[in-house]
Amino acid sequence: MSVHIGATQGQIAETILLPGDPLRAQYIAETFLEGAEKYNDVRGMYGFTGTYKGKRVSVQGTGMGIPSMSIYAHELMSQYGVKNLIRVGTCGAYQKDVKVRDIILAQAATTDSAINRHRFGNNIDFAPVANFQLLKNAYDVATERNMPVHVGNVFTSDTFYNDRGAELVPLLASYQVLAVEMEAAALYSLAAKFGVNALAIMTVSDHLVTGEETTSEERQTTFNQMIEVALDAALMK
Ligand SMILES: O=P(O)(O)O[C@H]1O[C@H](CO)[C@@H](O)[C@H]1O
Ligand SMILES: O=c1cc[nH]c(=O)[nH]1
Repeated sequence: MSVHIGATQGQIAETILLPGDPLRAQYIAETFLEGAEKYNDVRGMYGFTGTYKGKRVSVQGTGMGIPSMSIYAHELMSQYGVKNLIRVGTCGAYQKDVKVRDIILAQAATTDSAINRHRFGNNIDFAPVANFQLLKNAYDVATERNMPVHVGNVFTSDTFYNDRGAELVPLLASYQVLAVEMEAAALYSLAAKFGVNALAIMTVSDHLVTGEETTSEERQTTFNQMIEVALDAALMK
């Protein structure tokens, strides 16, 4: 057991999906995994292990934002030997050609978080990037199935409600940032630290330019394409 995860050694698979919402973890386990068993309910942050196409896979809720996600990712990497971590989340689109329900593969993650300044000091801007093989696999799976997919930079924000949004959204959009979410930069940085593989895949739940939205029920249950991409990409390795 680790501080925040109640699993024993061997209960968590080397490949794991990481949704922010623990109810999405339960939905993924019930919908996509065979023989899924719950290994964690500490703080209601559910984790399950089962099989997908005959291979062991886990799914763990991480909560929202860098501090919560980093606790789970750190413990999974440092204490449970997890090697392939795929965030399956939601994001808000910044570009007009990115539509609600499209899939975003985060090639890199810009952030306003100070986590890497705390690590490296103020003179180094560490560039958090996706694992190339996972990124390529996910892109290949999505395009072979004619899914609407975009690859590029995302903005990992420390705030959901940002007082400077009216200024920041057009600025970041003008630098080709595709969308905003709240965890990818930290997941990529931790994966680099521990020498493991990470990818963040997000479905667009709302649009910061057009104002289009999905409902919270849709956010929980209608992201099946993204989950299929994540599982098939992880197991191609
Ligand atoms: O849907 P999840 O994975 O939680 O991701 C996004 O949704 C939350 C904000 O509503 C943040 O965690 C953000 O990154
Ligand atoms: O972090 C997020 C996630 C979805 N939509 C947003 O606007 N921000």
